[in-house]
Amino acid sequence: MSDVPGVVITGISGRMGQMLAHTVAGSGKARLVGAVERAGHSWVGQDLGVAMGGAATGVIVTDDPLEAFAKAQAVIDFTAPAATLEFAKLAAQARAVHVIGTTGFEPEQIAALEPASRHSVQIRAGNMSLGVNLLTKLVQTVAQALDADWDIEVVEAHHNRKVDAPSGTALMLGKAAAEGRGIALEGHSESGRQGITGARAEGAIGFSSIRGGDIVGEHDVIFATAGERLVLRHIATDRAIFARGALKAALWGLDQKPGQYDMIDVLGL
Ligand SMILES: NC(=O)c1ccc[n+]([C@@H]2O[C@H](COP(=O)([O-])OP(=O)(O)OC[C@H]3O[C@@H](n4cnc5c(N)ncnc54)[C@H](O)[C@@H]3O)[C@@H](O)[C@H]2O)c1
Ligand SMILES: O=C(O)C1=N[C@H](C(=O)O)CCC1
Repeated sequence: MSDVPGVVITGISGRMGQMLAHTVAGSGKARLVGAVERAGHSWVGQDLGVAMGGAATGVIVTDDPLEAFAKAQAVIDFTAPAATLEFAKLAAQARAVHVIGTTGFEPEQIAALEPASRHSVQIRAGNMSLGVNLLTKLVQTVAQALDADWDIEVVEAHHNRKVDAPSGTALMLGKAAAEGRGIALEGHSESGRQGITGARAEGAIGFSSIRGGDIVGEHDVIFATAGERLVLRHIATDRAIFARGALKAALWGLDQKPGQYDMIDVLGL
């Protein structure tokens, strides 16, 4: 019996699911005890290693999340909003740490995650990388220092399979800018401009999304005023940065009380 914590990965066949499987296996800090995919997926019932094109691992991909979660200390979940809402309840039942990387939630879905966090540690962030979480701090500081005549625009670019916009990261950065400026992002954001939009509202935080090819994730926060412009940029070139952050969060969560946390808490920023 190994003394490192057992982790379950949901959405195992996905881009992040597979990256997480490699990250956990190579970490020496946790062991993979379960791998979950949606019912009907061709990987369900197969050995994970074989499904990923390698040697057998002894972990059989399942579509029964509760059975998998019951064997684990932590669940790492990069799937889709509806699935994550279900997994939150099951992680709470299993008293497992729930690391949520999923993005694209509606505000009411975010609110619906809270009851589960009374029984489990829930760590959610639209971006689990160290660089982006540091960037949110910089954005907040810069926004605080500048008056509302500095327009703030967040421009993000991702691969052509991404289904949500603006990205979770862009929303994190926009929220940090709003906090720095002392306003709520809700009611002060502009996105999807097209046609005769009228002039930009002073004090608004704008969002633009680019989708193409295999872009892992790029974010610019532009502060623009008459005569000058300041641009803060993060470029992700490898999904491993998100997986490493998620594993760090899972391990950190083992020592926390039930509740809702983010990567700023995990990283102590
Ligand atoms: N927070 C971060 O750092 C970060 C980083 C990368 C991606 N993401 C987010 O993670 C999510 C997944 O991204 P991806 O690129 O891996 O997507 P993907 O489409 O490659 O993978 C998602 C996987 O989830 C599976 N899934 C969906 N519903 C399920 C269910 N009910 N049960 C089990 N599995 C289910 C799908 O079958 C798929 O394999 C997205 O929301 C993305 O924005 C977040
Ligand atoms: O590939 C994705 O999808 C990503 N999603 C997160 C987001 O929405 O910001 C993080 C970057 C990659």
